[in-house]
Amino acid sequence: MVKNPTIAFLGAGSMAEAMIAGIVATEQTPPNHIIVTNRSNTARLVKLHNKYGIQGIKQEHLSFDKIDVFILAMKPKHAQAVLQSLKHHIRPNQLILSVLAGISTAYIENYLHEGQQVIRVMPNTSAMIQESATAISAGIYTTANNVGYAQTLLQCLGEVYIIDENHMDIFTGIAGSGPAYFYYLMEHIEAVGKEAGLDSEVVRNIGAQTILGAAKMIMQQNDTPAELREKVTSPNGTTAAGLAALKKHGGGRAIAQAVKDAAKRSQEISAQLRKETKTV
Ligand SMILES: NC(=O)C1=CN([C@@H]2O[C@H](COP(=O)(O)OP(=O)(O)OC[C@H]3O[C@@H](n4cnc5c(N)ncnc54)[C@H](O)[C@@H]3O)[C@@H](O)[C@H]2O)C=CC1
Ligand SMILES: O=C(O)[C@@H]1CCC=N1
Repeated sequence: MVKNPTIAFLGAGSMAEAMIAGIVATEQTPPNHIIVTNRSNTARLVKLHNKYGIQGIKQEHLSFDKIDVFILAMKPKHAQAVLQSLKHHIRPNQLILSVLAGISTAYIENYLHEGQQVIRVMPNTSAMIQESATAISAGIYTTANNVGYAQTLLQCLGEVYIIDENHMDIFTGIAGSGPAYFYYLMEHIEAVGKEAGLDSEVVRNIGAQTILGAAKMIMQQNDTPAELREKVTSPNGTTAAGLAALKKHGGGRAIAQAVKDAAKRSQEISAQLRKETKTV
């Protein structure tokens, strides 16, 4: 990878913004080396330019040959059209990072030039505050040097895990979609706290601090989640009553099913796109 590469995001939605925010905050890449583009929403590009100092450029004005790294950040359903058009503008040694859920490196390679360097990436929106859990899997043509570059770039968004691409769907179910499960949990905690008379902002902070503390305990102590849970749970105490309710109402099963169904959806997106490709 060249020194100070130029990075172009194709897609300017929530995930692109979270990654831009993380990269800019850590000064990993100068803002004038970051370009964001979308199909038509110029107001969004202006907003991102004003907020982060990066360049917002309409796709038709993008100088593709000056880009070192493309980050695909549109919805998976737009992948095929984007890849078909991208092929006319790029060279195999330009690195493609794709954050598209359910889209394999093989699918992307198939649309681009032989030898195209591709890395599949699964971040989450906590990239915005450098707390993402991000997985990467390299395609067959990608050099170790470029994997190293991607790892360094993405480390400014949080923790990076190099995983086998076969595990991308389950990783997506756990970490890509994961923040939403915790937000959902907190919405419910907040509602109950409010119902009991607590100020909603106060109860929101209490819930967040409780989750943050529990997460840090897991990261910083050697105990397993089950051991930590046992340490909170006094015989016949309040936690035992709370956990009994979770058991009775299928709390554990619900979480496990959420992860499985999100992973399954990632597989379905893959299968659907493969099918569409065969029928084209
Ligand atoms: N939101 C999340 O938490 C995560 C999202 N992802 C992946 O990131 C991708 C984007 O997701 P979001 O940002 O949530 O979606 P979004 O809907 O917020 O943003 C999609 C962006 O793509 C743009 N776009 C549409 N067609 C385009 C085209 N032909 N060329 C260039 N840009 C085009 C849209 O204008 C929009 O700016 C998806 O593929 C998703 O699977 C991955 C991990 C987490
Ligand atoms: O919901 C989605 O499909 C994307 C991928 C992971 C998180 N959000």
